[in-house]
Amino acid sequence: MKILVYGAGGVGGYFGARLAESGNKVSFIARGEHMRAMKESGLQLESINGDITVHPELVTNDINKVGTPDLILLGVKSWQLSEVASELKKIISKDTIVLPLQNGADNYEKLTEILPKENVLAGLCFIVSYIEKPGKIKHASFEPRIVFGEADNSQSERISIISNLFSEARIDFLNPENIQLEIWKKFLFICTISGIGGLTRVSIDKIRNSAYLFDLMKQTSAEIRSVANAKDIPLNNEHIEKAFQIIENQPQGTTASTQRDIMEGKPSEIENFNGYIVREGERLGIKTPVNKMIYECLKLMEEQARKTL
Ligand SMILES: NC(=O)C1=CN([C@@H]2O[C@H](COP(=O)(O)OP(=O)(O)OC[C@H]3O[C@@H](n4cnc5c(N)ncnc54)[C@H](OP(=O)(O)O)[C@@H]3O)[C@@H](O)[C@H]2O)C=CC1
Ligand SMILES: CC(C)(CO)C(=O)C(=O)O
Repeated sequence: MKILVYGAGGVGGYFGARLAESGNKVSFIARGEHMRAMKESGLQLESINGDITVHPELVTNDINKVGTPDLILLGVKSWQLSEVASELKKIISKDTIVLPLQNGADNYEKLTEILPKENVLAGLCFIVSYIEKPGKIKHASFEPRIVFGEADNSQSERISIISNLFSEARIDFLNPENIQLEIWKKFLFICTISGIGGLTRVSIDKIRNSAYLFDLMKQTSAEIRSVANAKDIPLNNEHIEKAFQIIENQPQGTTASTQRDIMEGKPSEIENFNGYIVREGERLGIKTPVNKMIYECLKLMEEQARKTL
C-alpha cells in the first residue's frame, strides 16, 4: 500500500515508522532540520516497544513530488488541518483514504469543508511521543492505539483493508460502533487536562492532588458533556468517571501534548480545545464559565506564541 504521512512529529513519525517497518512504502511530508535529518539518516524511533530506524520511500516538503497515495495519515496539529487539506487536493484521487489522528472534536468537519466526504475517515490516537531531536521520535509511554471509522459508522471494505494493514504493522486499533462518541470521549479527557495543565504548568499528578484544581477539572468536564449532549453526542457520567480514572492513573510527571506546547511557548491547540467548547456553548446557548476562564487566560499567551509563525 502506498502511504503518505503528512507531519512527521510524535504521532505521524511513530505510526509512519511502524508502517514502514512492516514493509509498506511510506513517504513523509516533513520540513526544516527534521526533514534534513530524516533524508540523511532515516527516521529513528526510540520506543518502549522496541527501537528501529526506517528509511522512508520519500521525505519531502513538496507535495508536488508525491504521487497519489492509497492512504494518508495526518500527523499535523488540528489547527493546521485546513491548510493541509488544501494541499492534499492536489494529489488525492477518488480512492485515496485520508485518516486524521488529531486530538479535537471537529477534525472531520474541518477536513470535509475542503475535501470530498468520500475521501475522509474519522479517527484519533493514543500515545505519548515527540520529536526528541531532528530525525528522532521518542515514544515515552502509553500503549499506542488508533481508533478509526467511517463518519456514518458503516463497516466499509476500506475499514477492513486498513484494519489488516494495522494488524500486519502490529499497531493496536479499534473500529468502534460510534466513532463520534469515541472522539468525544478522548476529547473530554484531553480538553479537561490540557487547559488546566497549560495554566498551572505542572504535571497531571500534581493537579489531581489539589482539591481545588480537581474540582475545576470536574466542572470543565461537566461543561464539555453539556455541549456534547446538545450536539446529540451521548457522553454520560460513566464516560466522565472513566476519563477521571485515566487522570487518576497517569504516572508522575505526565503532561499532555497541548500542555507541553503551551509551556514551551509554541502555538497550541487551545482554540480547538477549550476555545471550541466556549464557541459551541455560545452557539448552542450553554454556559461554559470554567472553560471560558481557562481559554481567556491562555488566549493572550497563544497570541504571543503565534507571532512567531
Ligand atoms: N504527541 C502525542 O503524544 C500525541 C499527540 N496527539 C495529537 O496528534 C496531533 C499531532 O501532534 P504531535 O505529533 O504531538 O505534533 P508534532 O508537533 O510533534 O508533529 C507535527 C509535525 O507536523 C509538522 N508539520 C506541520 N505542518 C507541516 C507542513 N505544512 N509541512 C511539513 N510538516 C509540517 C510539524 O513541523 P514543525 O515542527 O516544523 O511545525 C511537526 O514536525 C495533535 O492533534 C495532537 O494533539 C494525540 C495523541 C498523543
Ligand atoms: C494524553 C495523551 C498522551 C493520550 O494519547 C494525548 O493525547 C496527548 O498528550 O495529546
